[in-house]
Amino acid sequence: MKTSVIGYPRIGILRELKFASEKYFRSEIGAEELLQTAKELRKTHWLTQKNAGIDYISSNDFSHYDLVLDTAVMLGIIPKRYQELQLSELDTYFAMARGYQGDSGDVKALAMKKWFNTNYHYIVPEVEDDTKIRLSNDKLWKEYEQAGALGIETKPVVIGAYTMLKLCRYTGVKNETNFIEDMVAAYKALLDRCQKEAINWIQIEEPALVQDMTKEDIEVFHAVYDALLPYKKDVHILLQTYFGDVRDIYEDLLAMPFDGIGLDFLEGKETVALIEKYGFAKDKILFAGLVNGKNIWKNHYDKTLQVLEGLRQKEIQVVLSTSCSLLHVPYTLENEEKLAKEYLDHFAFAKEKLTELQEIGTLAEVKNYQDEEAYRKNQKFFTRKRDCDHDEVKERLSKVTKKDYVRVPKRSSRQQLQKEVLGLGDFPTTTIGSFPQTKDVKANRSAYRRGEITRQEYVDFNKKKIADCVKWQEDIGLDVLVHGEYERNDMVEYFGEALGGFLFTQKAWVQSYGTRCVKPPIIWGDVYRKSPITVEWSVYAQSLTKKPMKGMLTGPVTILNWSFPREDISIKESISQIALAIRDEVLDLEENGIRVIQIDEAALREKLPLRKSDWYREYLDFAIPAFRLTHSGVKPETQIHTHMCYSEFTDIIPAIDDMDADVITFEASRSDLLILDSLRENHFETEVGPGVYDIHSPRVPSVKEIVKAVRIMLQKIEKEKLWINPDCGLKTRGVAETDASLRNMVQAAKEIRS
Ligand SMILES: Nc1nc2c(c(=O)[nH]1)N[C@@H](CNc1ccc(C(=O)N[C@@H](CCC(=O)N[C@@H](CCC(=O)N[C@@H](CCC(=O)O)C(=O)O)C(=O)O)C(=O)O)cc1)CN2
Ligand code: MET
Ligand SMILES: [Zn+2]
Repeated sequence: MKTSVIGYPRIGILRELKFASEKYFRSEIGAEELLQTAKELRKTHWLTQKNAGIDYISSNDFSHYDLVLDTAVMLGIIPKRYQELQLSELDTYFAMARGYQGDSGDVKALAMKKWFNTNYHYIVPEVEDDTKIRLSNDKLWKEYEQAGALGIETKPVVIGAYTMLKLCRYTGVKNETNFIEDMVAAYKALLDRCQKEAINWIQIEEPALVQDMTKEDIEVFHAVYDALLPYKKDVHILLQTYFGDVRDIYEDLLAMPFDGIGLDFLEGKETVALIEKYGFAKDKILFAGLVNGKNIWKNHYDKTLQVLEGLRQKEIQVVLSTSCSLLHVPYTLENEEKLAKEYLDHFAFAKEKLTELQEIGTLAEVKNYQDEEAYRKNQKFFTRKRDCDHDEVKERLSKVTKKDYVRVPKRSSRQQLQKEVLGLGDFPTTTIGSFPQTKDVKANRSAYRRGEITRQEYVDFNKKKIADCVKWQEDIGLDVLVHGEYERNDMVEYFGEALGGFLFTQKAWVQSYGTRCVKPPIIWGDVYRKSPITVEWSVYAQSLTKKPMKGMLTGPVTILNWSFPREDISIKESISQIALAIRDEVLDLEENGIRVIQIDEAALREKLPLRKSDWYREYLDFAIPAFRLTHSGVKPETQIHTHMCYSEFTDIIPAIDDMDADVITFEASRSDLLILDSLRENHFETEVGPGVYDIHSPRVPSVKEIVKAVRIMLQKIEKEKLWINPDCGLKTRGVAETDASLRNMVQAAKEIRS
């Protein structure tokens, strides 16, 4: 059976692309050196796949920042303000991704959004009324040729017209339907060029098909492909979907002249049922996404082979594929020197998944595959007992009652009390938690990790940073202070390292956006708190000031969503276990004199199921109670904050209010004033701090700008309920811009008060 990979990671096993790009941004290397690094990475990635025996290897899955941005640039979707900078092609591209401030001008970056239900972010293309969509560069063919020169025939990948039309932001009066025609013409030109280059297969990715589709959406899809498909000649088109099933358009797809259709059998809950019900097309190849592109557990060959056997009985032509791009998993287990073999045996990262594809593909063609060595070896890992139980957690969870999910007294009676006890006036100012993770902070941690300094030295350094940070905030005049999170590598990995039941890795980086990566910890077993985690830091920070010091925790939903979850128990059960551990930490902070505690649920909105029908039953019905479980035990006067960096929750406002936090801070960038309207309409009770400036950019907001933003907020939010804060943590920012921005923010708050 042939095998296919949708896409491969690109940041580099040792994050070579990240470091080269950041050097380029600091002008420490030139474009040539950066491009050379990129070229070598592509070569390595293709050869790795080739050597693993993969048949359909992607090209053009490489990106210097993001594939949606690449596709936008390919289609000529470059807003005028970036063209006017008159920079090189590469620098125009980076200006769109990161903003530009320099000799040629001053422009903000394009918006960044979550890529479906992942922790990867894409750049939102902006289409202006006079944008001329047309094929505008040849990156796709250059990369195809580079692979060709290495003797590798690849399938170039490109994001499809339908998904692009859905993801673009339209800044004028026109909307997606006004651009269908130009879009089709551009993709025709693309097919034309593929034809000229005698490209055999092209992978057109349409993940937007796995979301709920309206009648109008279906019409847009048809308008695009009914025009495009008759135009194709020899080049084969693989219509690739992922992250769910295509229930709203499956029958249509079968009837359309695609040569291959890629379906996700893992997140696509209904994929198998759709095939059962409607069959598959005799003239098409099914690219069956059965090797998980998102999680890191070994594939259970037996299960996969049974699905393949079912497809074989239906006489469907099958290519075995990953369920989505491998971008979302780390490169390889080979560099994990600290995890015992007993653990590593259970995992497969990107490179190991290539072996899985190859082995399963081979087994699928053997009649008695149960007798094969590869099968038997794999079966062993799924029959032997993993050492992952912690019975006390299970027992404790079984004793949780309804009452444990309810905080008393009700919020409306807590809010006034808290104001008095904490001595807060109107428009309190605060920050989201982290302060700049400067070089010295990372170097200190790195030295400690390498054993070059003692634990005491590590702690002393961080305490000094905390003391400086407290002084800094008092000097700026903020009302509710934070300790700065200097002791944390990442808000999730840090808790993963501290909690029982988690494993963590050394080099298992996954790209989150641009050059930024995370190392998601792995949930191996039942989760429990071994001992207090943050108390020492928070208590120390509080001892330095009379102002309230916010304790800072990550919530259970976010810890789970930004980790690699177990597959042997439900998400609900894992989240509940984590909630109990965080609950203990909350109560310990309170017991030790911390009066304000923030429990971040940055990823709550991100993992909201892609289909509305699943929102409550499969997610909110347990995610929201899990959050309540973390804080229901505190005293009425203890103020609970939460934070979400992605505020597109207009549709689930009652659920957010139901978390029963006292205060929520969130991102409220330019276009999000819509959320303020919905807050009002839904009688949102939680106090709110919609971010008054964007922390993803080094730009310093002026006092005037912030005052203006707050005034707009005041039209929608009662003044007793409004907090003033940036829209997310400051860890990626520099010291100088942080200082200037926060001083302007505090000044703006003063002006608003008077
Ligand atoms: N998990 C998670 N997801 C999230 C966010 C988040 O904060 N966490 N925020 C949103 C945006 N996403 C983000 C993702 C990553 C970063 C980020 O800053 N990542 C850092 C890495 C952070 C980290 O883990 N740092 C480690 C390792 C640092 C490092 O590279 N050390 C060097 C040595 C450095 C030295 O000696 O000076 C090494 O190990 O080789 C640490 O501080 O300990 C980066 O890519 O640069 C920011 C935002 C949404 N998703
Ligand atoms: N407390 C965290 C911080 O300030 C919340 C970040 S949300 C990605 O960094
Ligand atoms: Zn945030």
